[in-house]
Amino acid sequence: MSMIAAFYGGKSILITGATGFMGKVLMEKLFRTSPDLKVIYILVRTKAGQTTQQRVFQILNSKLFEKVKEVCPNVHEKIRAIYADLNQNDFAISKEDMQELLSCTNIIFHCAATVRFDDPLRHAVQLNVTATQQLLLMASQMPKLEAFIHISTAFSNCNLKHIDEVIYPCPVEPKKIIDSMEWLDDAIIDEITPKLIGDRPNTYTYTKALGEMVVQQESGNLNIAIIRPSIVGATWQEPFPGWVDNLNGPSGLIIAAGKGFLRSIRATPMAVADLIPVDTVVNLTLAVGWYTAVHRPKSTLIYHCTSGNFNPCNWGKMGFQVLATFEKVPFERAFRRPNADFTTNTITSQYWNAVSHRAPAIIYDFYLRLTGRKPRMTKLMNRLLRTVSMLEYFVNRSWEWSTYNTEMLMSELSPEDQRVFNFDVRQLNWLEYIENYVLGVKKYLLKEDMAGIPEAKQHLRRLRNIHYLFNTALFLIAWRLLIARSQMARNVWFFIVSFCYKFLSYFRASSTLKV
Ligand SMILES: CCCCCCCCCCCCCCCCCCCC(=O)SCCNC(=O)CCNC(=O)[C@H](O)C(C)(C)COP(=O)(O)OP(=O)(O)OC[C@H]1O[C@@H](n2cnc3c(N)ncnc32)[C@H](O)[C@@H]1OP(=O)(O)O
Ligand SMILES: NC(=O)C1=CN([C@@H]2O[C@H](COP(=O)(O)OP(=O)(O)OC[C@H]3O[C@@H](n4cnc5c(N)ncnc54)[C@H](OP(=O)(O)O)[C@@H]3O)[C@@H](O)[C@H]2O)C=CC1
Repeated sequence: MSMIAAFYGGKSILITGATGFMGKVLMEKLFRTSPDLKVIYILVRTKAGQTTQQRVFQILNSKLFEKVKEVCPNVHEKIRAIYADLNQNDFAISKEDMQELLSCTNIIFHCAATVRFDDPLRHAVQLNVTATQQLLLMASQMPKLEAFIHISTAFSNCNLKHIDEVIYPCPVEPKKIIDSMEWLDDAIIDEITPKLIGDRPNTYTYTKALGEMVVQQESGNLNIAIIRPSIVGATWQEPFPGWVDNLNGPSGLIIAAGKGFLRSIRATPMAVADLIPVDTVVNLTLAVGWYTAVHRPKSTLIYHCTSGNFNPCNWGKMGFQVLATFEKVPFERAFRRPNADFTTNTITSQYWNAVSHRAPAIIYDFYLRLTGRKPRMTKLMNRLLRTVSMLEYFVNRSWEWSTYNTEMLMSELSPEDQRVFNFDVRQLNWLEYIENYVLGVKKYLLKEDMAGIPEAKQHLRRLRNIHYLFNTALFLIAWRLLIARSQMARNVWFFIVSFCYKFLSYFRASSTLKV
């Protein structure tokens, strides 16, 4: 029997961000391995016209939770959705709900955040700093709380090459940042943002670092741990391989490449692609929750959940395997044949962006206009290129994260716990994982049926023929224009024609002689 699974039995667990990519997998794992847990409280806001109950119903009835229904048939009774909006200072939680949370919660997993790279600083601070501070205040009023697990990111200190399992101070105290957001107007905030984030690439990584400082400063007597995952990708093993439900990280770019929109990305092929499967992150998170509550370390421990130290992959290998998988399992209705490559400098990157991204989009929009349809490709391509420019920072660098605490934790687990809560990425086969990732993007993000593969391949063959015809026509037009303007070209052309004529005459003559 797993000690970790038994630990969560009978517990009341609060998860923020439970409707997110990681939060869903965390909930699923808890229900599947500890079906005798008492309750999981989740803070849920209304979104896209759905009530909190409708959102929870949709999650529990999704494919991700299929196995949970077998081991925990009464899962609906064990999940308690509480309306909350972390944009509000008191989370807009009702008094009754707050009273229940404060009096009953045993473990907190704080996953909620804004993960957008381009959020205005005010919004990122509200969600990634102020909300964390507010949750810590709530935690300090929970008499039964055994552990508070904060999910940060391995990139919170991406301005450093080597990152230890420590909290690095930011130049400006979080409290001063939080206070200034209350009276500065948006224009001033936008102006000072570059100075505040310094050599970090975006407001996301900066506010995650601030959030860690808040955890350190306002932890009081709380029993806290911080987990820093790197680039979280689709599931590796459980509940099944390849599950993913958002466009973040590599997922969106895999779609863009598979649909033929993305043809090049400025990346360093040998740079470490520090991906970490979401189920691996969740297994480590639950192990950390158990270890923090049972062993009560004297200080806040930080756990790096990364793969580069144990089983490194690189972007060249990932890109190669992604393209190889497209050959076997193409996406449907591709705009062009998938054929992407990494460029390693800005000039070639700008050239390919013009030739392979912007020009085809303009040509296609011209065709749409000619056929009386609304042009859309240029707008989509510009947004994709903006997304790519935001992600390029992470594919042109490598980092080293120390993993002493993660390795220590692994050594503390029994063999049964190492099996049930496996976060040992040394066992990960990257080629298999990446192939399953692409298949998962096709099945769970694009909702494409595997039965459509023959038609998708037929479509790609049509695109290939159109591509050849287009290139041939382009060559003939260019050659015709060249001949009209250049005597040299005409001489070459006549030489080729006369050579072909003589060869054919000789060939015909020799074949009649043989008869
Ligand atoms: C040579 C072979 C190539 C084959 C591909 C190989 C894969 C290479 C992978 C490289 C990926 C590297 C990823 C590194 C990320 C590390 C980050 C650190 C990890 C973390 O701690 S948190 C990670 C989570 N955060 C993110 O991933 C970023 C989240 N996204 C954003 O911040 C915003 O989307 C962004 C990037 C600022 C763009 O904002 P905006 O312009 O407003 O666009 P939208 O978000 O509204 O989306 C517009 C449009 O694009 C689609 N979309 C969204 N995200 C992506 C994406 N990552 N890739 C592609 N497309 C994306 C979205 O659906 C929208 O479409 P609509 O139709 O809805 O308009
Ligand atoms: N994805 C990755 O590659 C990595 C993620 N992380 C960290 O892991 C954690 C989870 O990330 P991930 O699951 O990918 O992120 P998602 O964007 O998928 O989920 C974010 C969660 O936060 C919730 N949330 C956001 N704003 C609010 C709000 N105003 N009120 C209530 N809830 C809100 C979202 O709720 P809603 O559904 O209502 O929007 C959602 O449940 C984050 O802390 C992130 O920094 C760390 C490293 C890598």
